[in-house]
Amino acid sequence: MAGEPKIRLDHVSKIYQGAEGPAVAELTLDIDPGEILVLVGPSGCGKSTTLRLINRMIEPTSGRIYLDGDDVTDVNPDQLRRRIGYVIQQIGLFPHQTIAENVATVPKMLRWDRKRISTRVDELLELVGLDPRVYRDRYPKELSGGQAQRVGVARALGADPSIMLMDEPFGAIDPITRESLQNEFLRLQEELRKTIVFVTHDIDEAIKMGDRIAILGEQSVVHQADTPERILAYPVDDFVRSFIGAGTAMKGLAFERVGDLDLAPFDEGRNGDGKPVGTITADATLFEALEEMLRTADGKTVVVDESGRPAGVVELSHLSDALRTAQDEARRHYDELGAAS
Ligand SMILES: Nc1ncnc2c1ncn2[C@@H]1O[C@H](COP(=O)(O)OP(=O)(O)OP(=O)(O)O)[C@@H](O)[C@H]1O
Repeated sequence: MAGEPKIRLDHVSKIYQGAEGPAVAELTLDIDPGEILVLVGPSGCGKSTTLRLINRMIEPTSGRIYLDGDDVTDVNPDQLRRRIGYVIQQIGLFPHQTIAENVATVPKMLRWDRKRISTRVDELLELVGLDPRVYRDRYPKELSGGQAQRVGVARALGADPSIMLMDEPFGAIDPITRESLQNEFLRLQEELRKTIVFVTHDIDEAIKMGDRIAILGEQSVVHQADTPERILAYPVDDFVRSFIGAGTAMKGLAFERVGDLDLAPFDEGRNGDGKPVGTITADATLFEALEEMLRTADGKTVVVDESGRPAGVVELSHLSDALRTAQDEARRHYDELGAAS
């Protein structure tokens, strides 16, 4: 991608005291402004260490770290952390402080005046979907897990940092709340356009949240860093293939929209048995189209416009063609990369 990366890790290594080998070995990775880069990999591969190297909660043993092109490897870590929001799994809210006090942590450190802090706290609580009048004066123990996690996000956004580091932020939340927090967060990100480094060990979460995903092996070795579409279409090695697991073709269909297809003409909305076939709209994904075909046991589904009028038909062959096109594109991309290196 053109332009300067927001974050650059340049041959960064970390060897913990007394450890036999490095937890992170010679990691080089660029993170672009405004993207969500997900670090995903097996337990113990060095994801959290990598994240904490970025805001220097952990000091690198060697290598350089750049933010906006500036070498920050030796900058005072306190100053650095005010520019970088940090959200962790168990939130780490201060139990004896109210929600408002928790959210005000960084603005207080920056010595903002009282009025400005109070306005900012209300704004942040609104932003994460919590009514300040209800939640401001509560204590963390008076919140559900999902609400506490929202407060964690609000606190990390305190002084409007341009970078957010998120370490399994939705990891300890039940699956339903987790899904709605993921969706809310993606909506928020549309507005905020922060540069986000997001750690998870869950490949499905990575596919959903990431503009790009870096699949890490032992010692944070990058096996593949690319868009979810490309990783699904073209895993570069056996490690990536086994990590992303079964169902890659199906998962890949979630990235294509029915509206982008050259639809077959609509003749009649019935299958061979005379039963009506299912319908979807043009903004549906190919995954949803497939689901509809399976649900109604048809090899096709009718696309309808807003007034319910048929606009064309999606057939199974559209799905396999779309997958093949994605695979061809990814293969060409990696061939070109290989030729260039
Ligand atoms: N403070 C520490 N001191 C010594 N070794 C550590 C320390 N923190 C982590 N490690 C080791 O470094 C390696 C990487 O740990 P890290 O927590 O970064 O992995 P991870 O990929 O985030 O794991 P998980 O998904 O299980 O949280 C592990 O072998 C771990 O035991």
